[in-house]
Amino acid sequence: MKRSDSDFFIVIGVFLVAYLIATISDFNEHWLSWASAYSMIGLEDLPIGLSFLSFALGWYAWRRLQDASVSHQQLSETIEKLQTEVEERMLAVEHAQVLSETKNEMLESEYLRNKKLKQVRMMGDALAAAVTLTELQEISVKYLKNIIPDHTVAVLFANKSFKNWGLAGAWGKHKDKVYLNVKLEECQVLQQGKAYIDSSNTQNMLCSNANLTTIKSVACYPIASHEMQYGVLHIRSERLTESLLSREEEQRVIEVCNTIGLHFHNTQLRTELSMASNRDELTGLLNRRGLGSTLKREIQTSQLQGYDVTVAMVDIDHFKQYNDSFGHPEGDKALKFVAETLAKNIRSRDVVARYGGEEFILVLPNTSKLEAYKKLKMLIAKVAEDSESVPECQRTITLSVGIATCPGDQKNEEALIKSADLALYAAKKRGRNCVVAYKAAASTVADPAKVIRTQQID
Ligand SMILES: Nc1nc2c(ncn2[C@@H]2O[C@H](COP(=O)(O)OP(=O)(O)OP(=O)(O)O)[C@@H](O)[C@H]2O)c(=O)[nH]1
Repeated sequence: MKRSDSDFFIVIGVFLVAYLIATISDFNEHWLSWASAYSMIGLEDLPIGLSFLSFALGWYAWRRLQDASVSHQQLSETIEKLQTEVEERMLAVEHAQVLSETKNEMLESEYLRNKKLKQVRMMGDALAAAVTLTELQEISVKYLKNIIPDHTVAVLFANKSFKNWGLAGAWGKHKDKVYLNVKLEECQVLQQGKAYIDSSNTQNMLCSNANLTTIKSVACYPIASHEMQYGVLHIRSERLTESLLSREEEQRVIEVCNTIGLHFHNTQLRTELSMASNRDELTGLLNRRGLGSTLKREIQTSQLQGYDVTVAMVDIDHFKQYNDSFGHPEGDKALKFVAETLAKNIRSRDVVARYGGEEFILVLPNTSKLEAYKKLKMLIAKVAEDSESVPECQRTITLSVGIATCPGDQKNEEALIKSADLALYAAKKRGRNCVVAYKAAASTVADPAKVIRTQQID
């Protein structure tokens, strides 16, 4: 209803109420008596005038009151509106804050995620460049530390025989409580070749790394490839938690472990291949190819350290006759016997190689010519003596040996071997079963054996 309409009804209502009151209270009578009283003093119109005035004043007051109530209402509405607006704005600010915090959190987690992905890529490159299994272990530990920095983690790798998995690195709050070794029989990951995640029952586990009273949750992942278990990644927590890693983190860890496993597999294959190509099949000793790099390295080291390295060329005497008499298989057995006897009776840093046929080479670092001479005489005697009693040998086996020393006789590996060969030739000429040392002058004369013979050390 419009305001003018309500005013109209209010006026009519007031009039009716006034009329009713006037009727009930005999107002007419009073009015007539007031009118006659005032007419006596010449103011007969005053009551009616006053009535109109009071009515007008009443009307005016009523209107003001109404106006005031309307303004009050409008003011309340405006205040309410403003309050709503303020509340809405505050909500908007709060929302914006939450959004900005979420955005910051997202940016931070995105930054960390990218950082970890970068580490994964860098680890892949470093692993690809590694040559040995030891290098692979070191690289894996270094990068895994950056990829899983927020937990207690231990990385264990297999030893050569794949019987023990030893600790290669550990980090995090409880790293000191990690056991150094894990055996196949106590590790479900190694046995089954798949991840093991436990957040409740670790105290009943076989693994000594997990059944500590303080450990409540573990997550272990295999580092494997082609069914070979190269290592275990062990993550632990003192908290009982559904999952130590988020789904994304776990996926990343599994991929990283697979990558490390693959590199271990490739490197192991490479090592085996290179070992095979450097080894003599019959005796298991280094072959001529394997000897080349070893001798070169030993000569370089001896030059740096300033000591002698002596090379001995060893040849079985009358081996053709041995083969002819007892057959090639028996000849093989005798070759193996000589190889084993030589290998067993030298120092760990000495090297013995099969140079070809019935010829062997010994590399003796930090050994003078005289020391080598004595050593080789002892070896000849040992082979001869043992060959008389072992079933692998059909008769006494004697050896002839030529020795040459670096840097006294020669300074590079080829020349050194050639000199030892010349000395061996002299030993054969001398009647076999003996050691002859090379003398520099021998290589320049027609019959070096004659010169060398005069230089033999007896
Ligand atoms: N059973 C066997 N014999 C081999 C092997 N490699 C080389 N031989 C033999 O070794 C013999 C070497 O003979 P020679 O070079 O004539 O020398 P030798 O008979 O030992 O005579 P000297 O060296 O002068 O004492 C040959 O009969 C080869 O067949 C091998 O792997 N197994």
